[in-house]
Amino acid sequence: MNPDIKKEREGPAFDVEAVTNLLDGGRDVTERRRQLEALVENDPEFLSQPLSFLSQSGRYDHAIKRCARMIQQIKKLGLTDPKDISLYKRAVFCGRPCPLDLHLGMFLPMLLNQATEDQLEHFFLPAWQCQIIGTYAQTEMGHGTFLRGLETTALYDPRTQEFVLNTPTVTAIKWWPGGLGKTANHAVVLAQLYTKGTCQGLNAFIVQLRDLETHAPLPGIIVGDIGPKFGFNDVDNGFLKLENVRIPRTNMLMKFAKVEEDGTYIRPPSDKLAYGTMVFIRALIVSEASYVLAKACTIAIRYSVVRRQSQQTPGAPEPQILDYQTQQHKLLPLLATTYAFHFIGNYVSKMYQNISESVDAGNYSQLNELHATSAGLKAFTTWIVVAGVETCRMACGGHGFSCASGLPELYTNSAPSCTYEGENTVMMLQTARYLMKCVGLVRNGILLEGNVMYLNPAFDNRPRLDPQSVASLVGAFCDRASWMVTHVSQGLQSQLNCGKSQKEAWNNMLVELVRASESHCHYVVVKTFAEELEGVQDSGSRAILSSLCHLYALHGITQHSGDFMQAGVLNGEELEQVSKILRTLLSSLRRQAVPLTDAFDISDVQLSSVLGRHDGNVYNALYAWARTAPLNKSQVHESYDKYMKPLQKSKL
Ligand SMILES: CCCCCCC/C=C/C(=O)SCCNC(=O)CCNC(=O)[C@H](O)C(C)(C)COP(=O)(O)OP(=O)(O)OC[C@H]1O[C@@H](n2cnc3c(N)ncnc32)[C@H](O)[C@@H]1OP(=O)(O)O
Ligand SMILES: Cc1cc2nc3c(=O)[nH]c(=O)nc-3n(C[C@H](O)[C@H](O)[C@H](O)COP(=O)(O)OP(=O)(O)OC[C@H]3O[C@@H](n4cnc5c(N)ncnc54)[C@H](O)[C@@H]3O)c2cc1C
Repeated sequence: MNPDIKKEREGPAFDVEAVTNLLDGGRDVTERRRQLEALVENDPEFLSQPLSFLSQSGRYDHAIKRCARMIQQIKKLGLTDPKDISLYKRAVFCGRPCPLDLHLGMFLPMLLNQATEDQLEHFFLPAWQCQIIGTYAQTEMGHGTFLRGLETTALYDPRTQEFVLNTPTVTAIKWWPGGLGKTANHAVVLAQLYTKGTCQGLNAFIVQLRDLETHAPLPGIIVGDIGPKFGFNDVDNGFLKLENVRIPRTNMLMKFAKVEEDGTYIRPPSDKLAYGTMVFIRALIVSEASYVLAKACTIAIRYSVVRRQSQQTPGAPEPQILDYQTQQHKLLPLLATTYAFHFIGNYVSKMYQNISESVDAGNYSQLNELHATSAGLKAFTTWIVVAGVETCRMACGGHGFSCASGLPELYTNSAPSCTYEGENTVMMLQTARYLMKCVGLVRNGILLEGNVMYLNPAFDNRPRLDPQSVASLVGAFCDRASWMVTHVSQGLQSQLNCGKSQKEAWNNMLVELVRASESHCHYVVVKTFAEELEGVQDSGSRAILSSLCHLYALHGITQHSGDFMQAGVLNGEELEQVSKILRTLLSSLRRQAVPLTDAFDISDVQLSSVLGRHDGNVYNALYAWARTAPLNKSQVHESYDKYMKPLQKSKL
């Protein structure tokens, strides 16, 4: 083991295993996770060369091979608990996307959430057994955000009791669905339903795309891969053109909305129920966000204690780069953010579970709050995680730019999370819409509960900020959110008072509306982090997590100091005090950085990074990695004889 990283692990101020157990949700969960990871890491069928050495086709082939092996093993091991399956899948793909993500993550949940009993009977088992492999085909070339603008049509023909599906224009072509290009043989297609001459809006239809024996596209189905992307190239994101494709009436998912045999349309209790699976995935994205940032922080922090660079004192050894305050300022707040996002991920998962149970019981009253919260936190966490991965990459200097670091791959695979499942700006504006409605309720004398209580009148007037107190810092984030949400609603009102239409006023305030939503989400994250600490039994874990919560809050204030000063929450002198305490915390947490990343318990296989190796032996591993790179298969590349040699001989 590299002596520097060995020293970093001597005498942590807390019990690393206890924090690992806490992050996992208990010692038994840690044991189970490690057991499942070992099954993968000891399975020779899952051994592979570095993915960055493969072509797009090679990567897809590699991914499909792992999918097939994973499904076989899940059956053979008798894994039925969704948590086990999720942990096993994460171990197989090391957190990378895979061609079956949409089948497992959206197609199956659509069946479970939107299919009738008969439809479940017909489709679910074959889909669970992967005879049917599905995707979620909603986005079109011309529309991803504006769902009511989708152009694909499903015309009901009562004579044959079938729907006829078409993508009538080039912009109607389904574009992006994961697994659509080469993997899926079915899709849930979102289309505008027409029956009895009336458009009844978006509904979900199960469409078979390919022959179950030959996998060839069926008549009227033109399908393929959309080509290489910025990343995410293990997945065959595809396109789908539909030309008069006929499906039985019973292929429309009819748990909520219905089309009767004569074409009569029965409206659903809420037209947003059809959007339910997107909310599920947004909540899942929030719960996954922390894992991405945990990997990036582990790589960058481990590398930062083995990398020595420059000379502070002539003749003295070069310092570890984590000793530089700037390196600590880049990485330690991100480490604190990783822990903060772990807890907010748990929070959103619980919220989704509770409200879904209410919806199943026919109570739709909290759908809006779940949508607003999951949409806002999905945007808030993914924006910060993706930017954080890039900060970690840059903090590793030149080797951070090498695929050997694992950071470019982590960035390009996580970057689309800011776009898919609801483009982040649009999601923040959905949260803003909810917050503005809450302000309206308060104006009508209604008292609010939960995370928006700060909008109630005379929400307690707080003493001046005490930057040493986490509770006081949470209060500061609360006051910032209250001021920003109230301020933007006043801005909207003044636009209306000047005669602007609702649409114009709204558009003129979009930037402020997004900022207000971000401040609301930031408050919810800080508040949740602080509340979670109260439940931590182990005193050492509670102490270190409190320091991380303190750092997260202080850093948030310094990063958004303008908001806090505009809101009157703190003044220049108090801001200086906050920065001073932050710097002190950076220095004290520096010694705990490696143990705090070890607590994530991410194996070298999962991490897929030469720079983030647990043993810190980076340089020999980097040299060995480069020696096996494809371009080094021959000492003289074939292009030399083809092009350079003739050029050199040509005596120009
Ligand atoms: C770890 C997982 C790996 C995943 C791999 C990647 C998989 C990626 C898959 C995809 O990308 S699937 C496609 C995702 N696409 C989207 O998310 C589309 C985003 N757009 C929308 O959701 C909607 O268009 C919109 C922006 C919400 C607007 O919808 P609409 O125009 O119908 O509504 P409005 O007129 O704006 O009214 C809003 C109204 O409706 C309520 N509402 C909107 N959505 C929901 C919802 N999902 N659930 C509940 N309620 C919803 C909203 O609160 C407003 O209510 P009121 O204010 O009117 O009360
Ligand atoms: C890797 C990846 C995987 C995907 N997988 C799937 C999948 O499996 N199934 C599927 O159906 N789709 C999938 N998608 C598509 C994805 O859901 C859409 O790309 C996403 O919903 C954004 O829509 P868009 O691409 O039309 O962007 P647009 O909405 O065109 O966004 C472009 C810009 O316009 C702005 N904008 C748009 N509307 C508004 C507004 N009302 N107010 C303010 N600004 C606005 C946005 O903020 C953004 O800056 C995937 C996309 C990617 C990148």
